[in-house]
Amino acid sequence: MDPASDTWDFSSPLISLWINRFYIYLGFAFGFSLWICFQIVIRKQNKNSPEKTTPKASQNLMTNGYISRPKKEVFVSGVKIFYGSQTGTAKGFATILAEALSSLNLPVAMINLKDYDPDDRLIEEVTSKNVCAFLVATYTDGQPPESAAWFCKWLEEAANDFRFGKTYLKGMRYAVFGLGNSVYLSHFNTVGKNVDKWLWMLGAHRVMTRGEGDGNVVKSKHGSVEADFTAWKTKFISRLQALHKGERKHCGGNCKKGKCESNQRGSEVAEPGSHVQEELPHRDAEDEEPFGSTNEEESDTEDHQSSNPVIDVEDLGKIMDHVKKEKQDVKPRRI
Ligand SMILES: Cc1cc2nc3c(=O)[nH]c(=O)nc-3n(C[C@H](O)[C@H](O)[C@H](O)COP(=O)(O)O)c2cc1C
Repeated sequence: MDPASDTWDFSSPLISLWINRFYIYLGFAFGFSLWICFQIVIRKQNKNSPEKTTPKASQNLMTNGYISRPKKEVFVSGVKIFYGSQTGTAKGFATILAEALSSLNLPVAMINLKDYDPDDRLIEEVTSKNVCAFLVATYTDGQPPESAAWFCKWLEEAANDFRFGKTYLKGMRYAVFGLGNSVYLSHFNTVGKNVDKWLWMLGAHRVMTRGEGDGNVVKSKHGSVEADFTAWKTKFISRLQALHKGERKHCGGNCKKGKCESNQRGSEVAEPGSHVQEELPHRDAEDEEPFGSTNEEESDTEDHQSSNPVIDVEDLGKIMDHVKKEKQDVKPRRI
């Protein structure tokens, strides 16, 4: 055997590669253009795919090729019934209300204010989508029952503390029923009034006017504190049902200062031509008046800021403009 034939000669394939280099370049160029064409086709296909052409709203309806129902929006996630009671009447009313609400298929919690620390917990209600009902009695000199003393003290301090501000409880929804007796004249239902006022001052949204239970059968609007409560409860339940359905409330076109937003928002729910007010984010008629005390009548629409002693700088500017304009109108004109 020739030993020379056993050894590899690397030079000959390299030389042949060099000679055929143009064919190699051509092969690469062909492969590259094939790859580009392939990419273009893929991109075109993606553009035409149903995912891109289907509107987002319809896409949300489709899951794995099946049409699914749109996610149901939750307007009310539950009801919390807070009570402040000494001799048990408010607690009894809380139980009655909880039982009456069982038909609404909503989680209902009864909370003794004695066991509740507003410092830790009240802020939860800003985002909870709960509706909070407060049933609170008034005692000697307009004081709360012992069980609600800390809650009321905290709430009063927070409402008057600028660090909390007037939006601290923005998003929380509430209604108050106060228990009292009108024989106590100036202290009649003070605690109910105050709780309602302080929550309002902290920016919480009053879903209905405060109820006043009067143990004085001569003066009680419905004849007794029980009857007052029954009337309030009926109204509260129907209000809750409406909120639960996400219904908007008719403002009757009485919105002051042209602030009615019913024409501007939410046409998807509002019936055509109806004059309605958005329920959740802004303050409605019941919400407007800070110290309103009515049993049945709806309080008139009054702007939150107008009844608030603190005026925004922006509003101050508007007021000044208005005053200037009025002064100019009053000035005697030279003839
Ligand atoms: C000693 C005493 C003092 C009261 N002081 C007031 C008062 O100042 N203002 C008021 O509106 N009601 C007052 N009431 C009436 C209670 O608020 C009323 O009876 C209420 O229904 C009691 O609720 P409760 O059983 O849940 O504690 C007083 C009642 C008692 C027994």
